[in-house]
Amino acid sequence: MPRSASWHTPLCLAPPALRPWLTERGSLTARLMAHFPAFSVRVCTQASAGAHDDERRAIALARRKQQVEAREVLLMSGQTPLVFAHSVLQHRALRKGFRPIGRLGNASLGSFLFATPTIRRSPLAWRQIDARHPLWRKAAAHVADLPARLWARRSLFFAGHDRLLVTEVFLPPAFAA
Ligand SMILES: C=C(O[C@@H]1C=C(C(=O)O)C=C[C@H]1O)C(=O)O
Repeated sequence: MPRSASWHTPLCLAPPALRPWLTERGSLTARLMAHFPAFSVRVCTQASAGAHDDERRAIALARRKQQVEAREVLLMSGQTPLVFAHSVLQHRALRKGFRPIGRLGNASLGSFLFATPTIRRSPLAWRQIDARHPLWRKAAAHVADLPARLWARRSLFFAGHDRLLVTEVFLPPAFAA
């Protein structure tokens, strides 16, 4: 079974209060800003890194060891973290279709993605993650007292043949998980 199979958890298993967030196909940033007036993007890292096991196929990495560009941010309401977002793309995609990501800084990725009409989004996929998953551990490095299981969603953005995989992990207490 491919590792990405675990990203096909049925949405009906998610808490009802979380479902509108998990299914938002427009900008999550825009939806969060509408609900949390003190919204901000806090960049944790943006650098060359290894891809996770469940990411390589999605971004069509040819080699297991091939490095990717990884951007990790906390979407915040004041001092409260709401979402841990992890985005990966091949370096060649960063030089081509997704070039503006190289100079985003604290601007939201959504502000670029949803302002670019030629960029297309795949369907969303969902799963719960726990401490066995690298994203749970990465979120835990930035956020204290995480519960054992967190809901996450992911989807691909396409700029021509270039791909960007965005995964968003929803953090309590802002979201019941
Ligand atoms: C994809 C979006 O961008 C959000 C902002 C991100 C960032 O700045 O790195 C990353 C993922 C998203 O949570 C969105 O707003 O929907």
